[in-house]
Amino acid sequence: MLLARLRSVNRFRNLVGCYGQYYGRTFTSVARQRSQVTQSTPPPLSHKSSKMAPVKMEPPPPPPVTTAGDLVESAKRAAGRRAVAEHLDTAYRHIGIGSGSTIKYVVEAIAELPASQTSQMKFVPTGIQSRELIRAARLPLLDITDLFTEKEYEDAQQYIDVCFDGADEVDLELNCIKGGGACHLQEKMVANYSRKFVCVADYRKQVPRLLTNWVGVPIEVSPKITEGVRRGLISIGAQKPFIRSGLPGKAGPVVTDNGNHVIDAPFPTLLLNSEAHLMDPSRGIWTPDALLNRIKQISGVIEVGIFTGYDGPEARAAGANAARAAQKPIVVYFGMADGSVETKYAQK
Ligand SMILES: O=C[C@H](O)[C@H](O)[C@H](O)COP(=O)(O)O
Repeated sequence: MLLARLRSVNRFRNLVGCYGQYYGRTFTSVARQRSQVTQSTPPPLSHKSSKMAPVKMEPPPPPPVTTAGDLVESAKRAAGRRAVAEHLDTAYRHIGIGSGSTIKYVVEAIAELPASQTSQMKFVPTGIQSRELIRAARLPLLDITDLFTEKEYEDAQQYIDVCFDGADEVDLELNCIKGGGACHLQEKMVANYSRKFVCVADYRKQVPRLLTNWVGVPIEVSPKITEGVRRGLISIGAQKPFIRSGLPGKAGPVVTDNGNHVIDAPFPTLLLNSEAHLMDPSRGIWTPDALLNRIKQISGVIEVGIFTGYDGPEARAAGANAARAAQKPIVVYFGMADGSVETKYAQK
């Protein structure tokens, strides 16, 4: 039994490695990071007399290597593990599992829990990548479409007890940019049906305002009208929005899990929602709330990677009118470069 469990964890770790390499990034500061490599000098070979008995030489130990990439991975892992330890209640039955390179550490932590606990839960993925992570960890899988058939459907109901997900940027109000991996349509659906969204990220994602470092707002669009949407975005202040390329893996545009395209729309750094009085749409100066609503009015837009407005408890308190409005995390776990984890709650 224990052996089977260990094998399953190992199989999961192999899969995680493969996604880690696949997951393409457009995060500008990543390119700025330089590797910090510390190498120890191997000891000099001693000049021994040929008459001496041969000494059995042990190979020198490998030099310790610490790269910026290692720091980021450790930060992601620390954030994922803390979030699970503090937000996965054993009484929960439905757990949302988001997408990206950080979420794999959430699944890794869940996979280490006793099967007697996790077998009582169902894990709802936000796309193909997270579905495969759940499968590889041998956790019970439930597609979001099946969530409604196993429950008596009621629009305002938050069926998912908690969803864990990553983010590309998070501002002081916990508004997020998501969709760097083109999964934001299903991620928003899962957040909408969750009682609470717990975000996991590394220190590079923590910014005062959205679009500080991230290249643009990810927008999922119908392939029939991609160019029309791109022009619509320019008319509301986007600066050179571009259709996301599938290269190097695929020639032509990225195709999402839902068969659509993605446009990345750069805007001037967004305001906070509390700074709405500074908004100037004629110059492309927007709050997250206003920009999300404006982009959604463009015909052909399917979903926008701005997560703002209510969090789960706020949507619940607002009642039926706020049904499926939950988008924002209640808390973000930021893994830091020094190995610590910072938790951030929205400034209210
Ligand atoms: O579409 C992808 C998602 O929004 C991800 O959650 C987001 O891009 C963060 O990914 P990562 O954890 O790899 O930085």
